[in-house]
Formats: sequence, structure tokens, C-alpha cells
Amino acid sequence: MSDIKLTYFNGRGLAEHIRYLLKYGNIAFEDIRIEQDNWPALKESTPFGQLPLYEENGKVASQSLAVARYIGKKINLAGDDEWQNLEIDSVADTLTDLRLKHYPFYQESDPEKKEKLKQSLLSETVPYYFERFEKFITKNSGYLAANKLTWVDFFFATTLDTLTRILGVNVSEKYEGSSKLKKKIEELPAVKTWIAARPETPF
Ligand SMILES: N[C@@H](CCC(=O)N[C@@H](CS)C(=O)NCC(=O)O)C(=O)O
Repeated sequence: MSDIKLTYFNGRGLAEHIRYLLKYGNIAFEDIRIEQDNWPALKESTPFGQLPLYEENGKVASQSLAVARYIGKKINLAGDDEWQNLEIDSVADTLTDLRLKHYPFYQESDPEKKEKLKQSLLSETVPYYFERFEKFITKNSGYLAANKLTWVDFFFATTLDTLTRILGVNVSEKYEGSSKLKKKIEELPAVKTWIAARPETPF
């Protein structure tokens, strides 16, 4: 049996899709949550000074998407061939692009500037990406890539959850395929059980 540990801050963020995948794959893991106050002491000991960290039998890896891809392969949620894997990775990198676009809003403390950034995200960035995701979802029978459920659909669901929580607006409301896909992931029995049991956190 593997000894698996996932270390992150006390939030969903960039660890939650990994938690979903581990739960879906019925892979037991220790869900370690670091308080912000303890982070500076730990940071230097991590490979690139960032979380999440994935540990398996004493070996350590960083980068949440590399970890998701690795677990995806283990639990039969990768593509059937290298082209499908490329399609999956391409969507994953696009989701990262989208995530990076909300950081200036997240970090802004001036209320007026923050509101402007929010409006720009809602009127430009969200439609730009979600109109395109809708096309992918239509083309792939309700999923984002490879015409089947893959690990990137889990990352999509958690990214959508993050955006919705940070902006305080249901960003996928107008996008039927995206809403349905998020719901489909959240209603997978193992994920649903995890969502009901997970700690309530601010992010
Ligand atoms: N590309 C990395 C990004 C990781 C990342 O940005 N981690 C943030 C938390 S979401 C972090 O560790 N921040 C603390 C720091 O940089 O000191 C991944 O996907 O794992």
C-alpha cells in the first residue's frame, strides 16, 4: 500500500482537484493543511517554494497539474493515445491562463480598482473563455477533451468553483455545458461524499 500525503494551505485552491482525483480513485491519502503562519519555515524545504506538494512513499513532487496528470494515468482518467493527452493538457494549460487572469483582482486591496477588475473579468475574460469551453464540451460529448471523462474535467470543476467563490458570482450560469460538467463532477459519488465532508475554508 502506498503512503500518500498531500500538503497545501487550509483551502481548496490548487489542491482541490488533486483531492477530488484521489477520492474518485479511492486512493487513501493524508490531507495535510498548513497554517499561513507556519509556511515561511516550511517554504525553504519545498522543491520550488510553493504548495501543493504530493508525497508518495517518501518521494516528493510539486506542480498541481503534473500531479493531476500522474494520478489521472493511475486511475484511468488519461487519454487513450498521445493525441488525446495533448488535448487534455491543452485544456489544462488554458485553465491555468484563466486562473492567472484573476490574480490581479484577488490581490487588489483598493475597493474601486478591485471593482473595475471584477467588471472586466465578468464582461470580457469570462465570456472569452467560457464561450470557447462550451464549444469543446459540445464537441466532446459533455466533457472537455478526448470525448470522455478525464482528469482535466476535475480541474475545470475546481477552477470554476474558485472563480465563483472569489468573484461572488456564478460565472458559469449562462454556460449550460460548463454548468452541467461541473455538476457532473461534483455528483460523482466519491466526490460528492468528499464535498459533504470537507472542511469549510475561506478559499
Ligand atoms: N504552478 C504551481 C503554482 C503553485 C502556487 O501558486 N502555489 C501557491 C498557492 S496557490 C503558493 O504556494 N503560494 C505561496 C508562496 O508562493 O509562497 C502549481 O500548479 O502547483
